[in-house]
Order: sequence, then C-alpha cells, then structure tokens
Amino acid sequence: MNDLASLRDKIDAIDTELVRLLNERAEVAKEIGTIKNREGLPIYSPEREDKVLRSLVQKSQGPLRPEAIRAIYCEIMSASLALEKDVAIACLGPAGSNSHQAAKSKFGSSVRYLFLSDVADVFREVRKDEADCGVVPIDDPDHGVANSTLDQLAESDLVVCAQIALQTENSDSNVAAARFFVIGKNTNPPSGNDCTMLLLRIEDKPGALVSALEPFKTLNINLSHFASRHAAKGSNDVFFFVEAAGHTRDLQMVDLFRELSKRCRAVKVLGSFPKAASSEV
Ligand SMILES: C=C(O[C@@H]1C=C(C(=O)O)C=C[C@H]1O)C(=O)O
Repeated sequence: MNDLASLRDKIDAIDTELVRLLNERAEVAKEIGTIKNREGLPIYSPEREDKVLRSLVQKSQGPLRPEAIRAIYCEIMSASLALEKDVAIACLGPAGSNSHQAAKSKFGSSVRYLFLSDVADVFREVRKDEADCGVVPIDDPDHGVANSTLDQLAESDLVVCAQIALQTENSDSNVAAARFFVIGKNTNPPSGNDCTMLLLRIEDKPGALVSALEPFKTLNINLSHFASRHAAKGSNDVFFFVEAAGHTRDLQMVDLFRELSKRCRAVKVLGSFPKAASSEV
C-alpha cells in the first residue's frame, strides 16, 4: 500500500473513534439536558462553555491552533445544545448579517436563528421566551457604540450573559473586531474569568463622574469599556455604562456596590459574563 493510502486508513480509523466519542459525549449532554429541563435550569451555560474551551486550549499540544480548537468545539457544543432543547437565538437579520455571523460564531449551526429588524425586537423575543437568547451589537469599529442596545439594556430586565468578538473588514480593509452581547434571562455563575457590565446613573454636574469612578481605583478594579447616554428626557441625569473586571459575586464587588450606591443616583447590574478570549479582542 502506498503512503497516501495507508495514511488515509489511519485517518479513517481515527474518525471512526472520534465519531464514537462524539456520540458518547452527546449522550452525556442529553442526560445533562434532562436534569436541566426537570429542574428548570438554563440550557445554555456560557460560563461552563468558557471553562471547557479555556481548559482545552490550554491542554492542547498542537499542531491545531487555539482558534481551530475553539471553532471545532463551538460546533460540538452547538450540537449538544440542540439535543438538550430546540434552542432559538434571536439576532438582527437578514441571514448572513454581521449579527447572524457573530451569533453563529458562538452558537454554531445546530441551533435555530430568528431574524429581527431591530434591537428592541430582539429584546422582546427573548423576554417573551420566543428565543432562548438574543445577540445584539454593542460596538463596532465603523459605527462605534450601538446606542439602541445601551437604551434597551437600561430599560430591560434581561441581562448580558456572554460577549462575542467578530473580526470584520472595515472600510479601509483593516481587520478589526466588532463586539456583540448575548442577552438572556439568567445570571451566570462565575467562570473564574469574568467581567461585569454596570449602569451608573449620575447627576450631570462637575465632579459626579470622578467621584463615581473613584471606588474602582481604590479597590483596584480595572475598567475596560465605557459609554454614556443621557437618561430620560427632562431628567438631569446621565447614564454611564462601564465594564469592570470580575464577577458580581466577587468579594470586592460587595465593597464596590456599597461605595457606588453612595455616589450614584442608581446602580444597575447589567450582567457578569466571561471575558472575551485573548485571541478575540
Ligand atoms: C452539556 C451542557 O450544556 C451545554 C453544552 C455544553 C457542552 O457541550 O459542553 C456546555 C454548556 C452548555 O451550554 C452543560 O451545561 O454542561
């Protein structure tokens, strides 16, 4: 037998074993799904997926690149999600839009996608349980921050449960990352690698913002993103959206919230979720 044929025989044997193992893994995921459905637990667990991916990337000795491991596992997890439940993800349409691509890079090709025409509709479908989660833009290199998403987050009781970075070519053909949030009804347990999106409502007066940000410095909590919006018409308040390192259940967050509540008109937690992988942003 020539080299090519014998190497292909080797691949055939490995594939047979891989498919057997994948089905074995899928059986376990189905059992997990039965427990979740029985106990009313969320089917999608972003913190678990993040832990699985980080651990596999760390253990892998190559030659597969980390991005390849992530892409393969995105589809494996997509297939297990679909076995656990008929999972639907709402995003901005049409099929093939940036939002759809971002959603597929997180949820893979085994789940169902619902295409909506604006961000408010995505939030509505998730609130009505027509979709398990929604994917909405948060910022992109060409258009900046998505104010419609900030406005919905300010009003809604839905939370940010994951983020997605999508590499896009911008108008100058530079590759840059557009960021999307996954929104849902459930707060995530810690993954050990989280950040937290907060909404601070602050009076529009000199020094108010500096005072609100001081506790982040004192408690040594890093801020990675920052955006502002005027609060409702007729009010003299400003909304500041900040993304801080850590999870709301971290001890130092308790201190942070105590300090923030003294310095802000209102503080709302928009969600704790796994940080983007370093290869993503
Ligand atoms: C199997 C589970 O359900 C989903 C599928 C996962 C997987 O295939 O590894 C991980 C997290 C969940 O989104 C689980 O929660 O462990």
